[in-house]
Amino acid sequence: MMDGDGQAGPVRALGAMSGTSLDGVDAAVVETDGVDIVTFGPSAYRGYSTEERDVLAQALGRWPGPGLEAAAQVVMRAHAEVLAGFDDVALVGFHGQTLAHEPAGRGTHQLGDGAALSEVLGLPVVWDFRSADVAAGGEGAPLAPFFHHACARWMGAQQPLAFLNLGGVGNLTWVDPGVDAPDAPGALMSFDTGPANAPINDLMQARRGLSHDHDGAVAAAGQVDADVLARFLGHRYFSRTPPKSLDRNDFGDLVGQVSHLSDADAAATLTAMAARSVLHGMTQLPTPPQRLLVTGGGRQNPVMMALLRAGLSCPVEPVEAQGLDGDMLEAQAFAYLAVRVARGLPTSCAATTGVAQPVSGGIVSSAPS
Ligand SMILES: Nc1ncnc2c1ncn2[C@@H]1O[C@H](COP(=O)(O)OP(=O)(O)OP(=O)(O)O)[C@@H](O)[C@H]1O
Ligand SMILES: CC(=O)N[C@H]1[C@@H]2OC[C@@H](O2)[C@@H](O)[C@@H]1O[C@H](C)C(=O)O
Repeated sequence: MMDGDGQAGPVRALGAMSGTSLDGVDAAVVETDGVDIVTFGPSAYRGYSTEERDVLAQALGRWPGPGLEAAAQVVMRAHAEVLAGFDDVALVGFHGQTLAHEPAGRGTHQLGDGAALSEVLGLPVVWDFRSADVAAGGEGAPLAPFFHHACARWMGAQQPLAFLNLGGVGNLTWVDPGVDAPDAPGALMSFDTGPANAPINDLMQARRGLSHDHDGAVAAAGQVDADVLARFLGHRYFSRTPPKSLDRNDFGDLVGQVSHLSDADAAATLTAMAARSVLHGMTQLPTPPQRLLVTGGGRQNPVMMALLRAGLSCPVEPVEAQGLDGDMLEAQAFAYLAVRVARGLPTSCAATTGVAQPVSGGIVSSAPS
């Protein structure tokens, strides 16, 4: 198809993300030509039930199978349900659920079958966004940075700024909006900072049967264990030069490392780990950004946000301060990236994933007409 979607101008693309925190599927529309954002469209969320989350949690790390059928059904059902509620879209960007991410080893795998989803929805679906980058020697993550570049330009930003995603894992993107193309030298730098919400969620699940530490209330009542934190900050990941990426559980059993602490002290310590990982990451950026824009669920955690603000001299704001939607930015990213893939435009480069040459990563599956 011409430009992958039959059109040369802007199209309405629908992106869907099932993130590492295993809370649910975010879906959102972006109108774009794959370069500029024209406008943001409607969005929806489909949470996983406790039973579904358990099925997914048991599948984490187990790729390649066997025994992934139940988890695949959860992913496909949730996506089919939420994506069926959108009209008037030209194509879908389907991230899937990361089960394993080991770029230097067994590769990267996002559970979900884009060809089957294309048949269900009757729309072209772009999927498997990360494998081509890994096959070409890149980290395969993060991939949102090319979208962050477009967001910075959509905002009209003039100075270098940074986006921080606080999902299950944290990732940081430094953007110079004055550089026209995302794959041009000096436009971007990105990498995963460290664990963010995933260990906190795991702790809350194990200790209290809760999905997360709502508003950081448990952490707020605790004290950080300085020894545990210092040991964490000695992890070799922090001395690696970016680009670099993480799987959800690459830091091992962090909940086990706080097993001797009270619920409050354990939550405070895991929250400090997330924040200190980011503060370390900020020292690895090319220049100090003018502001740090925070997206993902962690921006709703006042304890984490206070730790970031206390450690940085630039303003730290939720992306909403600049007119963006921090619950949907990743889903929007995969809508935007889907259009880029369909049009043969790169989605990663040396500065974002370490891949030698820019890569346009993703499979395009077209529904039978
Ligand atoms: N009010 C809140 N207080 C504390 N934490 C919150 C709050 N709201 C959301 N979170 C945290 O944010 C998480 C969801 O974040 P998000 O949806 O950005 O993650 P994700 O997309 O699954 O992850 P990733 O970006 O790693 O793929 C929740 O699981 C929870 O830990
Ligand atoms: C392998 C994988 O799924 N990585 C996710 C995860 O969640 C946050 C961080 O780790 C980031 O590297 C990435 O997601 C975002 C959307 C990205 O690719 O930019």
